[in-house]
Amino acid sequence: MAVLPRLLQTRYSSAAIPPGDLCVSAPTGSGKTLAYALPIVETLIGRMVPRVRALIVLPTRDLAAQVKVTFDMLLRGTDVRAILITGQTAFATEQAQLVANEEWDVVTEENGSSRVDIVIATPGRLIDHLKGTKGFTLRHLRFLVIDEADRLLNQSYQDWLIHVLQAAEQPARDAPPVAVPTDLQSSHWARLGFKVNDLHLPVHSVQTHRHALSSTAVATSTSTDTTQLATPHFIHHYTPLQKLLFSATLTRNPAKIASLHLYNPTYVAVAASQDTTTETASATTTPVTDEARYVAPSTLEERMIVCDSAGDKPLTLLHVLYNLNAKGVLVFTKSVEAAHRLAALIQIFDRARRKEKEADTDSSSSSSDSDSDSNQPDTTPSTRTITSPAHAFSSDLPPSTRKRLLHSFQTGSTSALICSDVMARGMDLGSSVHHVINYDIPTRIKTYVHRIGRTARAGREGTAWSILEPREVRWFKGEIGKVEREGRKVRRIKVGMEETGNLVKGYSRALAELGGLVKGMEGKDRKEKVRKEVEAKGNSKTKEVDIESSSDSSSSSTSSSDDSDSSDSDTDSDSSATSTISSSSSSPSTSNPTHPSSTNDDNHHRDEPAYTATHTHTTITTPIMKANTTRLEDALQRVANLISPLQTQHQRMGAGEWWDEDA
Ligand SMILES: Nc1ncnc2c1ncn2[C@@H]1O[C@H](COP(=O)(O)OP(=O)(O)OP(=O)(O)O)[C@@H](O)[C@H]1O
Repeated sequence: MAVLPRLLQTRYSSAAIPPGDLCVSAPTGSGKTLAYALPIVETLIGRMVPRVRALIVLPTRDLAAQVKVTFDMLLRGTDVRAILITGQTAFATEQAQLVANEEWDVVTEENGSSRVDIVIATPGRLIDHLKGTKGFTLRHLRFLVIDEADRLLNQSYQDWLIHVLQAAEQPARDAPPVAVPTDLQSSHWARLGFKVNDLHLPVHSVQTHRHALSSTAVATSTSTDTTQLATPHFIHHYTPLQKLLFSATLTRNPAKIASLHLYNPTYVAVAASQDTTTETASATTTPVTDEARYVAPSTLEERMIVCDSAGDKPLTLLHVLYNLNAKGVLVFTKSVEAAHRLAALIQIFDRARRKEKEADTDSSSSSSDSDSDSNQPDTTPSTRTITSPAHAFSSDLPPSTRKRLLHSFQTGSTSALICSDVMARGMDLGSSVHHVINYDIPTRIKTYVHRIGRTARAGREGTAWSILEPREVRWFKGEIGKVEREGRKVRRIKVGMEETGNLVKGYSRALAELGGLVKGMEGKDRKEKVRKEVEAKGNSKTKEVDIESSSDSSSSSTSSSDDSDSSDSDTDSDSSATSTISSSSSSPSTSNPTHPSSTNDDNHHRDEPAYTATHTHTTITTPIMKANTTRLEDALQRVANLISPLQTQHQRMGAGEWWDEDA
């Protein structure tokens, strides 16, 4: 990673000129985590006293946990300590791990009493500790890393930043003064175009770098060698705070990063092949018009399938999963609810398919041996099944369930995860993701870039599919043109009745089961029961652990101690909008379908689907498909109505709690 040498270099740089801040935009899977983790660990090894010297802020708990694993690996065998504070552990436990239980005196009161060196946190829980944990201070911070910065700096969710900057900008009382030629600094800042104040410091960096003039400080020396100062005129030069911003889609808009008060920042943009890196000095002062560079991994193949109608999407997806035998698949939907419903459909379909296969086997084994076909190995695509059904993966699941699902996926026990956008950013599932499928296309190209970046990571190959409705094609083609892909093209794959016909029988059976399931629930405690039944049906035939229904004491304790961080688990772009597969009951759209963003309230519903229109089925290929689709949609809509508790969590959330990419 191109920024690694630069960060390691700043470790040895002169104290007189603090290292500038860095804004790094590099493709998904290019190793941004190690790019900041390695220099941080290198810098902190050999420290005398534990202090919180590095803070890494991430938008979701899953991501924070992932980064903690990386740090733990790098810190093995050292006495440098990292802690994860995301609210998955009781607050008091986190406090005990964060600060030492010492007798407080003036020094420890002001400088804290840290047990750790590196804090990896989600914003809400971090603020809780800043407000409520005595001895927890950011005065000694050397590195502030904001990973997935464009998301975290979202305008509607920036309160955390104000608190963090305030906490970090208080000078540490125990920091030794360092002799610094202030006139050197003065000319240095002037050269860089900064306005210099009475302290010979750039105005906006005074707080950022926590400089303060000592009582006798009047600097006179012009020497660049601070050790040769004959008369030590000191200014206190506390540990410089370096801010590091990372994302695959980092904004270049100065207005959006202004709140960070970046000091002498450099914008580093890394190309897909990593042999091209462009740097722009003073990212906050250079007028930059383009928002960001979006780069697809060089090892990614992108494909699109245009369905005749929205109603064809489930069969098209099943075609990719079963006929093309895709494994290691992340399927992205537009909401939590859509993910759970689609997973339920696939689970029931899979079960029906297995039954069908068993029945076929029984009948063929009882038939005459003279039937030559029965002796043939079963190689037809129609009878292949994925090794286990798909599972939903969303912020609606408790953290421990998500963890187990990830493990199940990474070990190959689960072939497909049907995800909300909680999975879209930053998640690194190693070599286990071979395909990413945009079942619902995202309404922003930035989300597309993050989704497809779950595969083809670290030089591995991968395929991204987008399943489109006809009216989405124009917008999609326009948007994907904004992604740099080094001359590669997005391939259009044709999928029609000829390809999906073999799935219709099992699909019908799944519909029948789903319909029966709903009927059987009528008159009872519908909501809870239907949800559990749908999940149980989907899971009962799998050989793996019963992931969905497992109890999770840690997560339940979390929820009570974690109110402030509830938004972290909902950094989904999920909304309560109806899904495509239940579109028959959705209300007509008044939007222009070629401009998905025009339907969005950008301030509050980042991924509010742009396509909430009624999906007419006049273009469905065959009558049987039409009938099946209508029945499916009716049945799923009824299930959707009954499992509405999934939505309540989101309905409770205020508008300001929604993540909002690029508002
Ligand atoms: N030098 C390297 N050689 C091989 N693999 C590497 C190297 N550096 C990082 N990796 C691996 O590449 C994968 C992706 O790294 P990482 O998660 O940091 O990507 P990222 O750039 O942060 O992507 P995203 O934008 O999706 O968050 C990880 O599995 C990591 O272990």
